[in-house]
Formats: sequence, structure tokens, C-alpha cells
Amino acid sequence: RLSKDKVGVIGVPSCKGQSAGGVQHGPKALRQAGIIDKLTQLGVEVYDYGDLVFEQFDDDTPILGLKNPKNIGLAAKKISDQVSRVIKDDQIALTLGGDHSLSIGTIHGHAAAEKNMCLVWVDAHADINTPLTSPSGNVHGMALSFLVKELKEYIPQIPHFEWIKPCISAKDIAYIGLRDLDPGELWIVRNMGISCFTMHEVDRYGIDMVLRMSMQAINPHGDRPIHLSFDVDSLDPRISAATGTPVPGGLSVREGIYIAEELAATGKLTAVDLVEVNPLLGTKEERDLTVYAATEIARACFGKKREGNIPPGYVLPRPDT
Ligand SMILES: N[C@@H](CSCCS(N)(=O)=O)C(=O)O
Ligand SMILES: [Mn+2]
Ligand SMILES: [Mn+2]
Ligand SMILES: [Mn+2]
Repeated sequence: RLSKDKVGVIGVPSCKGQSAGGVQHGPKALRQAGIIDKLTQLGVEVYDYGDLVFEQFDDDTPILGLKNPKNIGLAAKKISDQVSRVIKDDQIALTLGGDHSLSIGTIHGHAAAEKNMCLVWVDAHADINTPLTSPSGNVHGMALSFLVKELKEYIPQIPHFEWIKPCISAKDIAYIGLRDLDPGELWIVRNMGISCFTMHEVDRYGIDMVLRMSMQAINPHGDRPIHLSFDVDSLDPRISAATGTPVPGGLSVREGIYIAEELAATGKLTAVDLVEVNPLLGTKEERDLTVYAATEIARACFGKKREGNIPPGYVLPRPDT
């Protein structure tokens, strides 16, 4: 069956959560690859909200090493409000990034609209450094630390971040595809009880079992709205090289699509982030392949199946008698 979903597409040209120029052009690259039409062709009712516009603040000195606190803190608030509005309008929120710091806003906004939501974070990285454990000060590697309730006592006061209310518990998160964690992140994952399926587990159990264990852990009764935060650097750099922090040994495009197909099949997918596409990195071929993989993941999230799709009302034609 084709999708009857309503999807609200939000472009978030964010880049200040990391240092490689170009990731702010991710939304444009995905649009130019026809992501909107590809969803419409699936029977999805697409509402395109365009790209959010962020006021640029140059007076933005690092706090405790955390870079661009004002720009990111204010942007995240706009993102949170927009995602909340889209979900309250009964649309699935598809956010096109932009760097992964945008997920501070998307998850905060999702939780404001659906307090019982759970999170599948597909990434080479855990993105859960606190400002005190981050080796880089890049907020795209800290996004989750501001949102996880159990981390509240480990997070220092950051100007422009005061509005962020921790809104998800460690037990409501499942990681898939991790293969590059910092010590502080591993300590948090291990000691706070976050379900974590690294590439080691993907190799050991296979992607289907990893998904089943993830759902068993965070959505055992299949009744919780699901947030999928998909960082394209979760995929192997051979198919997703146009991204800021590539790490060898990643998910195949088949495994990425399988995750999306299975989450789509739950009927509970309520928010999707598609982040870290940087069209200025890599060769033209690498960029085109990265964008293609990202759009295929998006199509699978909204009903595209590898077995094919039958349009509503389809009747097998008979010869004229
Ligand atoms: N763990 C490192 C790299 S984080 C990579 C962030 S992302 N969003 O996965 O590209 C750090 O904190 O700087
Ligand atoms: Mn990553
Ligand atoms: Mn990430
Ligand atoms: Mn990255």
C-alpha cells in the first residue's frame, strides 16, 4: 500500500555545531535531488515549510569550550517550536540538516508534542559528550547531553541553553551504528543504561536482530511515537563520504534502508532527522552518492519498499474481450 502519511518538511541549514563549511547547504542539496517529489510520488501528503532562517550573531564567544552557544541555543528554540507545531498538526516532522546540533531542537519539540516518544539514534557517533567531556567543543557531538534527564547534574549552565528542558530518559534511547565514541560518552552509555548497538553488534547479530532488540528495549508494546535521528555518517564512507566526520566500517545502504523500512512499518514514526550531508566535501561522485543514499533512506521512512508499491485502487488490466 502507498503511504497515507502527512509529512511536514523543515529545512535546517545549521552549521555552527561543527567546523566544516558546507553542511548548511545540506537541505538545498537534498531538495535539488528531488526529495520532495520522491516523497509525493509515494502518495505522501507533503507540506514543505521551506528552510528556517537563523539570525547570525557574530558576538558569540565559546563558553567552557562550547562553540557558538548563542547561535545554536537560539536556533534550537526555533527548531523546537517548528517541529512541535508540525507534529501537533498531525504531520510527521522530517527535518533536513544541517549539522546534528539541530536535534536538540527536533527532539525537544517532538517531546513537547508527544511526551511518550522514544528515540533511535543512527550514527557513527554517540553525540552525547557534555560540555565538560567534549574533546572539540563542537555541539553536534553534544546534542543528546542537554536532553537526557539522567545527565542534568553533569551539565553546566550555558547561556541561551536555559530554555532546554531535559525531555528523554536514557532507557528510551537506542543507538545503532556507533563506532567512534569518546571516553566520557562510553562512560555515560554504559552507566546510564542506554541501549547501544555498535557496528560490533550489527556484525554479531545482523541488522534485523539489532532492530528487534532496539524496539524490545525502547518500544516493547509498539505504542510509543518514534523519533529517528539519522546521521548520514552512520553509513559507510564508501556510500556516504560527503559528511564532516566520516568513519570507516559503517552501515551499508541496505542496512540503512532496512532500519527505515522497519520503523516505517511500525506506523509510529513521528519525527525524522536527516543530518550531516555536506555537499562541499568529497568529489562530485561522492556528493551525489551521499545525497542519493540519504534520499533513499527518506523514501524508505515514508513507505517506499524494495518489493515495490501498489497504487491505491490498482486493478490488473485484462485484454479487451
Ligand atoms: N565525538 C567527537 C565527534 S562528534 C561527531 C558529531 S556527528 N553529528 O556525529 O557528526 C566530538 O564530540 O567532537
Ligand atoms: Mn556522526
Ligand atoms: Mn551525529
Ligand atoms: Mn558528522
